[in-house]
Amino acid sequence: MSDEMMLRAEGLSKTYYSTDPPTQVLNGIDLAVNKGEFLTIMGASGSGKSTLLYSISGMDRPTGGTVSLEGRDLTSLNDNEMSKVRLTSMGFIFQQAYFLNNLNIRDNILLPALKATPKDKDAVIARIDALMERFGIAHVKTHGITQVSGGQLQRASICRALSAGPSILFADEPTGALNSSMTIEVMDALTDVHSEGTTLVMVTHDPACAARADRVIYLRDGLLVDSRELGKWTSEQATQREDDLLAWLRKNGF
Ligand SMILES: Nc1ncnc2c1ncn2[C@@H]1O[C@H](COP(=O)(O)OP(=O)(O)OP(=O)(O)O)[C@@H](O)[C@H]1O
Repeated sequence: MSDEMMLRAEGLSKTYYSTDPPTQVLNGIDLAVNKGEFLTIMGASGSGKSTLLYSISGMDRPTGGTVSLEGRDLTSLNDNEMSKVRLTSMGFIFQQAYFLNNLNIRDNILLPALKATPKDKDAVIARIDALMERFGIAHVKTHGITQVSGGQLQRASICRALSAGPSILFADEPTGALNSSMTIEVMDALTDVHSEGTTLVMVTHDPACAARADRVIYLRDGLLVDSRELGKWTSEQATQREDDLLAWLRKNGF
């Protein structure tokens, strides 16, 4: 991880005006994520974790404050410009894969990458095949999305998220729908991605997943109330890290 800034949010607020009365969810959040950092966002249900993730990744617009990615102000971009940044510089992983039923696993991964760099078809295909090999799903590339396990599907989501060579990955509860062995499978893949230098911001409820991060921040009622550095991940210290993190979470009333 370098000291160079990847993402910075200043005075970030978000109010949903679709409700009566309006729902104020983020109340002025300052956050900086370094290049190569793995940051996890935790907090009780409804504390604003997903809203924060969506607001810093341009999936949703904050109602106040600014967000910049590699020094570029995202909050001043129009919808087309923001879509382009999302497609070329950001990768997303959700609890559900959101793959198309009528395409096989490989074509589902290829689709957004070809959209991002349409002139580079051969290179894109070679990159996707290498990613599928790396994450152990090359043998299921022609399978339909209902013909693979949940862990394989999430590893395919990781391939899709990495397919356009993003600067930063955002993950919202990527293991939320998986059993414990698939959770380890997917967290091993994400830890691998991070160890190669990719910046990663992840929302999770699971302390074992959060313990893999360099840093955990804790939200309460839309405010960033605490932050804990965990340092470089080593699997040998996994239990100790998780215990320490659990003690910290309890202190925060998790
Ligand atoms: N589109 C929306 N319109 C109105 N209110 C919303 C909207 N999206 C989220 N909220 C409200 O904002 C608050 C925070 O939601 P958010 O999903 O960010 O929390 P969270 O911490 O990610 O919760 P969880 O852990 O349950 O996923 C909740 O009270 C939620 O009801």
